[in-house]
Amino acid sequence: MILESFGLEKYMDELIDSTNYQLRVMKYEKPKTKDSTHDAHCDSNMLTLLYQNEVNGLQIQSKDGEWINMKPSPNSFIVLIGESLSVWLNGRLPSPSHRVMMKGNEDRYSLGLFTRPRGGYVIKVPNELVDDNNPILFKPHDHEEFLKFYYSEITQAAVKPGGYISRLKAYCSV
Ligand SMILES: O=C(O)CCC(=O)C(=O)O
Ligand SMILES: [Fe+2]
Repeated sequence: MILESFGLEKYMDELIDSTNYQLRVMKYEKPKTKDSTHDAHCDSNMLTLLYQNEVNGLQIQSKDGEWINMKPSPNSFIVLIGESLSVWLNGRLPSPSHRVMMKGNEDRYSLGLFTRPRGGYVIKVPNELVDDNNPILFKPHDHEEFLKFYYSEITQAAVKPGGYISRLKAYCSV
């Protein structure tokens, strides 16, 4: 759907062939005293699909910085755009900052399917998205090399307490 909306269907096979999938089950314990908030972040992968039990908790940050509570119906998935996809789209779609805020008396479980680019595949903005009005914003890069940088001591130290910095965009900005 995203590729179609940009007229980039021809890249579909290439992207599917260069994708790895990770399925993760996450447990968020009910808060012991007052509300508990998990770190806000943007996912650095391509796409994240989330499914949760009946306990809400996911919040998405709007452009003006407001936190919006997600209340998905029980038969729906939440789809988040990751920074890799945002970079591949030359920033045409943003990757939302999100966090989990736990309230109440019940544990929350969520299931996440994370799609990420395979090591060795070079993420490069398609030529179709670059022109005089839309200069290229990101350099071609290999996601695995980025992850090495991401987990390096330098970048860990650069993460300000309570604040999120986009390490992928810092890594490959032109
Ligand atoms: O559990 C959720 O709803 C969000 C999980 C999440 O943001 C993540 O694992 O990156
Ligand atoms: Fe996330």
